[in-house]
Amino acid sequence: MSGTEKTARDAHHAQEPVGAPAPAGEGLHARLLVERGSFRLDVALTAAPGDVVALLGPNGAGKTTALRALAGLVPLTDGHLRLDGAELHRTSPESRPVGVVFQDYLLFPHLTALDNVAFGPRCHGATKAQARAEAAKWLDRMGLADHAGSKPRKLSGGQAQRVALARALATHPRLLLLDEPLAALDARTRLDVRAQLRHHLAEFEAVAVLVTHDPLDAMVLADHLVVIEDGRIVQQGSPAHIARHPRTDYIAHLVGLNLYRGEAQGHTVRVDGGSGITTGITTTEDLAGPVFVAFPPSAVTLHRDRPTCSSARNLWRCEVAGMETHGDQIRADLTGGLPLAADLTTVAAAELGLYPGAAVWATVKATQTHAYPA
Ligand SMILES: Nc1ncnc2c1ncn2[C@@H]1O[C@H](COP(=O)(O)OP(=O)(O)OP(=O)(O)O)[C@@H](O)[C@H]1O
Repeated sequence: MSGTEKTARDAHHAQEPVGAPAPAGEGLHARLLVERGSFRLDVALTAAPGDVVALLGPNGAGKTTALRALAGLVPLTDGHLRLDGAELHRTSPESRPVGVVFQDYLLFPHLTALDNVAFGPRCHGATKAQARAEAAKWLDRMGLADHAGSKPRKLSGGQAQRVALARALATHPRLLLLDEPLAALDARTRLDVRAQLRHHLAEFEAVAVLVTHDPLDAMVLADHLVVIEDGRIVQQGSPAHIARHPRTDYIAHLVGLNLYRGEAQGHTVRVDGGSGITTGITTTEDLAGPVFVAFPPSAVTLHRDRPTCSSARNLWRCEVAGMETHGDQIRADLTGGLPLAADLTTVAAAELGLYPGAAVWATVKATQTHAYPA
């Protein structure tokens, strides 16, 4: 898929939060219903060829279960799984046109990189010579031709990840599944490998589904995010749309926003400020009915004394509940008039003499808030 097509689709997704409709018969059409003890997964996924879908969610949300159900490693309790018009859930896992890259790559330690990659085509019926020729081609594409004879223990984390990806792609899958593809890498390697993986996924012509905890991986690698909490989809759409319009606390926290749900009347949104006390947030949007209001912690200004000449329309009396370093900033968690997170520099925190329990006034300009229908 070309960059232009992806950009055009991003723009489309930004306006269309329920994205990724796949043309009938093509791509992935799945409704995954899986019961595992008391846990129940129920998610519907559709993706067109060329789409990269990221399943994002907290621990235990069901992401891996969904991926394993797509791979055929966990049976569906109910639902369906169609890929390019074929019913996959009636096909054994090994004969599905599905490639899987596991979190720890699962490379065979006694085989060379070439034979690890050749293993994929071999399992799909290629002769040894055909499989090795195919493997050599893929290693070359991954920039690993010089490492064809290396055993996995001689490979760096990033190289091992590419061998695992080459092994999955060498079978020409119509569905590529990646389970936390960057989780095993250190922060520095991760940056490079993320960029390479993005490149390979952009060239991949079938459907790719990846599971990640990391919002940055999801935002960089995927065209379409599916956020799963407690076995259900709570939100889906383009990364840009979700970052700007979070609909749950988990997503708001991921993208670093304060998020409130309330009732709009013109430029005022009435929200629960905690302990059942209602407070108003002034916004620039003129809305009516149930809405979300979001603003970043950097939009909050803190004062020890009630400000008398602030132009900010929003003012709350709060108390510092906790403080922690956040990058090169201090993030203060506040309770009181409105529970919120505020970012400030270390110098500002020292000048304000902040400490847990300190009373502060928090101001937020209406122009820094963003309200949207719930
Ligand atoms: N083999 C199993 N038998 C029964 N329940 C299971 C099994 N594996 C996972 N579960 C349960 O299924 C639920 C979803 O787990 P899953 O691993 O799919 O979540 P996840 O979103 O991938 O979490 P994580 O990010 O921690 O890997 C959890 O409640 C888990 O306890």
